[in-house]
Amino acid sequence: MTRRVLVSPSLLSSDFGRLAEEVRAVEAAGADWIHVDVMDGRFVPNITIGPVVVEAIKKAATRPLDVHLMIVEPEKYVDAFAKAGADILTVHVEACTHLHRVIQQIRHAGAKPAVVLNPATPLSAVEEVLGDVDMVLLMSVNPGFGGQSFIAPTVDRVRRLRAMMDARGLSTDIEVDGGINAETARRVVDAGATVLVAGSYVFGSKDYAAAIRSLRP
Ligand SMILES: O=C(CO)[C@H](O)[C@H](O)COP(=O)(O)O
Ligand SMILES: [Fe+2]
Repeated sequence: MTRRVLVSPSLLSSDFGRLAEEVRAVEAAGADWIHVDVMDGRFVPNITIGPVVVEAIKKAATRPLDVHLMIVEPEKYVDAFAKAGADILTVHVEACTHLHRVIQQIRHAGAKPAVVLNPATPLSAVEEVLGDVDMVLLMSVNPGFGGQSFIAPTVDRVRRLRAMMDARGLSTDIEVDGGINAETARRVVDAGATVLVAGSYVFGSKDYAAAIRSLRP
C-alpha cells in the first residue's frame, strides 16, 4: 500500500536568532509540518523553549505546528502550548502517570493528541490508547539533542507498530524522530512510517528544498 509521507523539519537545528526566517524558508522548501522540540532540563538533559516562543513561531508559520513535549508533568503545560498555537501535541508515555487523561486534555484544548516512545520503551505502552490518538511517534535517538545517529532497531519497531495498527483497522500516523536522512527515511517509510522529522539533515544542508525532496519516497 502507498501511504502519503509528510516531512516535519525540526527547528532544533535551525538558527534560533532567525527563527521566523527559518520557518518561512523550510515552508517555502516544501515542509508539510514544523517540528518544535520543547525540553525542560528534567525529562531530558537539555532546555529549549516554552509557550512564548511557540506563539512567535506560530505567527511566522502557515503549516501545522508539530510540538514534541520532552517535559515531566506535561499535563501542567498542555493547555498553554495549545493556546500558543500547537496543532499536534505529542507527550512522552514515560512522563505521563495518567496517559489517557492527558490525551483527553489535549483534545479538549483543541489540539491533536499524539504519544511518543523512547527507543527502549516497549510498544505495548501505547497499545491501550492506539484508538485515541492521531499519531504515535517513535524516537530513533535518545531524546535531548539534535545530530545523533539513528538507532537501527527502530525500523523493526515501526514495522511492528504498523502491524498492531493494521490488526485494529487503524491508519494512524507513525512519525519517526532522530537521525533521519535520505537513507534512514527510506527504511522507516518502507516499514510503515508516514511522518519524518529531520533537524540536522535539513538545516545542515545548503539547499533545504533538495534535502526535503530527498526524504520523500
Ligand atoms: O526530538 C529531538 C531530539 O530529542 C529532535 O526532533 C531530533 O533530534 C531531530 O534532530 P536530528 O534530525 O538532527 O536527529
Ligand atoms: Fe523531536
